[in-house]
Amino acid sequence: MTDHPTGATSVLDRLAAHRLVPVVVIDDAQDADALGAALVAGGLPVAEVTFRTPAAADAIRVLRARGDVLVGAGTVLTAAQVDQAVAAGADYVVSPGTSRAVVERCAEHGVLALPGAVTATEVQAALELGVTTVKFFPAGASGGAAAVAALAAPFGGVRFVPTGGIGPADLADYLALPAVAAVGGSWMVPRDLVRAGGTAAVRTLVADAVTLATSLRP
Ligand SMILES: O=C(O)C(=O)C[C@H](O)[C@H](O)COP(=O)(O)O
Repeated sequence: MTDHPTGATSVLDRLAAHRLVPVVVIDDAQDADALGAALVAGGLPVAEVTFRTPAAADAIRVLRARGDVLVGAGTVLTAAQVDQAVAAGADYVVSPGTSRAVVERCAEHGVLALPGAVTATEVQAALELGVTTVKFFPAGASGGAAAVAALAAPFGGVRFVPTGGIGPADLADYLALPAVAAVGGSWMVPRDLVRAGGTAAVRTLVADAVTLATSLRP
């Protein structure tokens, strides 16, 4: 399956082709279909649904059922949550840190794991688990794009998905780095807007982010 004009097919290639990952905190799974429609209409059929609310698994299920959104599970802290995320149809799993249990359970399921790492030690630990793309989280609080560039120097084979404390004004610095596969953020899909059914506003935020990211392509 591909959802990008580049024809990218692997989950990681699809994420890299879109260059943006909307990080979703959803309170009611009934909002998920309209959110999916807004993402697709905005030109960014990608969603990382965080396991920060009880609605996460059901929202992932709804988005997956659409068939037109690349759906990830975020804030996955345990192997049991990996099982829940995969059962709901998540295409990939994201966690704030690097957990052997989470990464290994993802491998058992055959789904992409994007564990969090912001130091050389954490990146090296992820590499030892067979991971070559990490979520650089919390990006804003950990030195931002300069820190990603510094890590990319010794870890030439690693790609990063900076997330956390990132807004539109930060995109240029991150997307200029070849080591950055994509940039994640909740600014595209604010929780209160999703909860209020503000899908038109979400569509505009998403479309603006896509326009900006596209303008920054090398
Ligand atoms: O634990 C996880 O995997 C997370 O859910 C972390 C989130 O991706 C960030 O907290 C999003 O950061 P903002 O874009 O600043 O809202």
